[in-house]
Amino acid sequence: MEKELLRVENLTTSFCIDDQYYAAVDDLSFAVHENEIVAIVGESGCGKSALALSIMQLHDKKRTKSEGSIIYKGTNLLNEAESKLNKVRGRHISMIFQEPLTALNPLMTVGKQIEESLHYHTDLSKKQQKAKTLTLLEQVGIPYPKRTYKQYPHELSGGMRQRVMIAIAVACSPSLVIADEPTTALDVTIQAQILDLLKDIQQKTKMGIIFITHDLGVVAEIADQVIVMYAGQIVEKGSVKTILERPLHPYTKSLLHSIPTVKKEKNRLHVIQGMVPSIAKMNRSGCRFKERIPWISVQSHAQFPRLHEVEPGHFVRCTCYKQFHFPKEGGTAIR
Ligand SMILES: Nc1ncnc2c1ncn2[C@@H]1O[C@H](COP(=O)(O)OP(=O)(O)OP(=O)(O)O)[C@@H](O)[C@H]1O
Repeated sequence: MEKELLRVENLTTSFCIDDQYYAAVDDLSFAVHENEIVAIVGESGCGKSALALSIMQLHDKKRTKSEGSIIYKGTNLLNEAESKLNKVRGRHISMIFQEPLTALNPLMTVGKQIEESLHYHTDLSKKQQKAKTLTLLEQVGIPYPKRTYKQYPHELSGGMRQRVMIAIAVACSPSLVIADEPTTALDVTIQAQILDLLKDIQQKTKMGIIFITHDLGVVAEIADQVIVMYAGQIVEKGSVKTILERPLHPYTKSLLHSIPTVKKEKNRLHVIQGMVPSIAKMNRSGCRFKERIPWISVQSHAQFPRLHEVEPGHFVRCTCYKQFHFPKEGGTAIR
């Protein structure tokens, strides 16, 4: 087993809405090891980004509360002062955002933005920073590093901008990278190139990656471990093979059922009814997914489902997974 990099224990992050706190991340526990890619999967609003920003401690502290622990190298990041966190962010744990155009500074050249991180976190001289920046640009597949060094983000294509974001994220050789939907805004061929690039860097550096996505195709491509989130909770977790080949939670099964395949397109696709509930309106008693599988009897959802291990390394939060079935075609869940 590789060395553990990060351990999240009973993490709950709540946001203040109209003077009341509501949990968007609800009692989450998991670990990331060296050389491991952990995918966090779920629909929009499940709490994936809230989790990522909690690990980075980037939430507005006046309106956000995080409880539990986020253990990195033996210390709980939740107890660390901002000055210490600034030394961890970018140097030890870094982040790649979905939209590089909003994450990058539009007024600063690409080269200066990479050098800024090297300047803050390393003792390299100006000359060394420039040399390292050009090497990084080359490593992330920028065809003309010297030219791109002097360009502004808006002068680059979406794929090139994402490569620059990756160069910034890996500039100081972090041990952990959190990638929040890094390929969602890109077209499929560029998506595949960016995934290859991330995997390539990860294999060379042995860094751990938390990869946030709603796309199970991407999960199959990149992940070692998969965490499926629904309404702030982990509903299933296990190895990528287990989750894709032997999913048990009705939500995981529904996500997999809604992926188009040539065979399925002849029939109609499964549509998961309704939406992820908002944190302020969520019914937190019992199973949170019950409203979206109305054909399953209410008695099956009566107990509060706890995340339990059903086989080594495979955890499920459901009391009715053994009886779960999809309605026949034309039933309530098929549109
Ligand atoms: N700063 C905030 N204040 C109040 N509520 C928030 C805040 N940030 C997120 N939320 C709420 O927390 C829940 C989880 O949001 P989050 O952005 O983490 O979901 P997500 O799974 O990352 O979705 P997406 O894929 O669309 O980014 C949502 O109900 C969202 O409205």
